[in-house]
Amino acid sequence: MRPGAGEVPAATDGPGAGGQDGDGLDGEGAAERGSGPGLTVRGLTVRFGATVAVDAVDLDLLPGGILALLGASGSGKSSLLRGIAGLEPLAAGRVRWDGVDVTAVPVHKRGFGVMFQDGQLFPHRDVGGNVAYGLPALGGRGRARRVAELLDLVGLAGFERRAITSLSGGQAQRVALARALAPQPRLLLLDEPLSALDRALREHLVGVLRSTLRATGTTAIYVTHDQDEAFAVADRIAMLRDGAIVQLDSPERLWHAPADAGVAAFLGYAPLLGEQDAAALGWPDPIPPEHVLAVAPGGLIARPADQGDDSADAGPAGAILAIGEQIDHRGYVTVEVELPSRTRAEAQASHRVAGETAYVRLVAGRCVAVPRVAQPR
Ligand SMILES: Nc1ncnc2c1ncn2[C@@H]1O[C@H](COP(=O)(O)OP(=O)(O)OP(=O)(O)O)[C@@H](O)[C@H]1O
Repeated sequence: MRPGAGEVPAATDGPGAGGQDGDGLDGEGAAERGSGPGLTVRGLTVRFGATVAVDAVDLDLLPGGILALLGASGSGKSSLLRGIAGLEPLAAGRVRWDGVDVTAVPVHKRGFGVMFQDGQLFPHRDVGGNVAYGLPALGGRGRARRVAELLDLVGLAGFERRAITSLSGGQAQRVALARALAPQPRLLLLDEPLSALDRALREHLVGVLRSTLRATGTTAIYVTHDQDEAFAVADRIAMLRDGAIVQLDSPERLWHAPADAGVAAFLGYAPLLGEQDAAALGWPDPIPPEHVLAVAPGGLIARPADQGDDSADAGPAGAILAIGEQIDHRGYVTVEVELPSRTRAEAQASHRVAGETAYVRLVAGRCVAVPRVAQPR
């Protein structure tokens, strides 16, 4: 990450927050208190009829920062991105860049680039023609050199003369990325750019995206519902729920300190144990009121009941629990267990467990107490 890249906490209240109130939307307002360098969003609200898709969101992103918007389907990620881009009318709120209000500036004059799931390449132009489309007026040679540089950056050196129709889905998205980067947008907005691709390709291209954005120092907002993508690409992640940001943190902090049970569950923590189950599994600390114990993958483990307690060197004592279905995975088995509260959970085992019960215990370093529900910030 470049020095200084990242996001800063939103000011508690920004000028113009909470209303599009006709206060001189000429797009060239002077820098105002609470709006620093880079992107400042205050009170951004998007409505579709009675649906509030984005609910008064505040957001700051410093130049060079890469922010992922992560959340379940319908949480408002795309609407927030489109609102920032100017592609969706705002019911309220302000968008500023370097302190200058761009709320009323047309999309194509904001200096922002947008990349969508389907790339939206021009089929009648070749690869080079697509990438060159967004380049500012450069001489023929300069233009060709820049196209070559960009194609090299996304791993498609020499593809200039290829027809768009001859590209694979992954190649097409790489061309779309090169085209989006060509005009050097001051902010690149990416809306699920990899979601139409298969898993293996996504995993590869996430690396291409990450290195390309960092190598070019591009300031970016990346919408995804895929946790791995968000963690791999971004240096800050905003978790959205019901149109509001429930947590905005570094990937590491988001993982180690989810704001609440909903965030933890979305990130893959399971089960979320109440006091009774945690205590029955030997969890040594009290669970604070209105909290649950969120268990990360690999944090609940099962072994044959007759092999007994191995907790002396491994953490909390466990319990003998009834087991159900067992499913094989690469390198481990998930074993369905019945918790003392009668709810079911999945424990991990190194091998299939014989019999009707297993010895099940928690792994101390893989459990975290989180509030049941956090208030949106
Ligand atoms: N054009 C539209 N007309 C009406 N309602 C819409 C429109 N676009 C989005 N919505 C609604 O706004 C809310 C937020 O949708 P949005 O697409 O922003 O969520 P998302 O988090 O990006 O979801 P997904 O991951 O499924 O794309 C949802 O309730 C959705 O149904």
